[in-house]
Amino acid sequence: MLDLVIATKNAGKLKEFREMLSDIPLNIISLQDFPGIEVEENGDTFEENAVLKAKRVVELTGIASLGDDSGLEVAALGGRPGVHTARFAGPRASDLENINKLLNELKGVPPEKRQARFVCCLCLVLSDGRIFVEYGYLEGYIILEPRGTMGFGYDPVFFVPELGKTLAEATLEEKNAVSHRARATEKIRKHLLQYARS
Ligand SMILES: O=c1[nH]c(=O)c2ncn([C@@H]3O[C@H](COP(=O)(O)OP(=O)(O)OP(=O)(O)O)[C@@H](O)[C@H]3O)c2[nH]1
Ligand SMILES: [Mg+2]
Repeated sequence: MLDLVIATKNAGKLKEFREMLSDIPLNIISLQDFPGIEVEENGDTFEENAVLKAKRVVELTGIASLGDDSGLEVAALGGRPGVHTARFAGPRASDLENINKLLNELKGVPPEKRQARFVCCLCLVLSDGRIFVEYGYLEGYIILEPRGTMGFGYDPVFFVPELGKTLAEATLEEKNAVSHRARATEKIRKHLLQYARS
């Protein structure tokens, strides 16, 4: 069975990928298995960052890699935090600090004006250098107070109308049925199947 390195240090993303790709015969590893690898995310777009994560990992390991760069675009904030979502409250901000900064910036914004979307850009780089890029989106609202304990990141304040709950109130299966990451993964699936058979 071939290895696939998910070019991430985010345990939440990794858990979601493992579940979504469980039917594909690939041995899924991540940067937890390569603690020396650091990737500077200095791109201006999700795509630039997803590509540089996956390319760097292939360069350093020689193994095919899937890079995920994702984030939150909030309408009332003109699309921020966008590509800076992980660092919204500072370079090493915790999920809680990021959520608090978001709720503070949205103070006084009424519920119907709190539209947001999650964006996920996935980049698959094979060891022969071939590159595939796909996007997925999830529309929702930023609620006034965190709700739920599952998931990661901003999940407790992201309400999804099609689920009727926040992403942190959704099970892994429910989140993976609709999420930005799941939708991008569906589009990249054919390339992963081909790689697994190669
Ligand atoms: O509530 C959430 N549910 C999600 O499904 C989700 N997907 C992404 N995000 C947030 O967007 C930023 C990504 O930044 P990011 O792509 O640089 O990832 P990261 O730095 O966490 O890990 P890595 O993959 O770069 O190692 C981080 O703040 C994540 O919390 C999410 N938040
Ligand atoms: Mg990151």
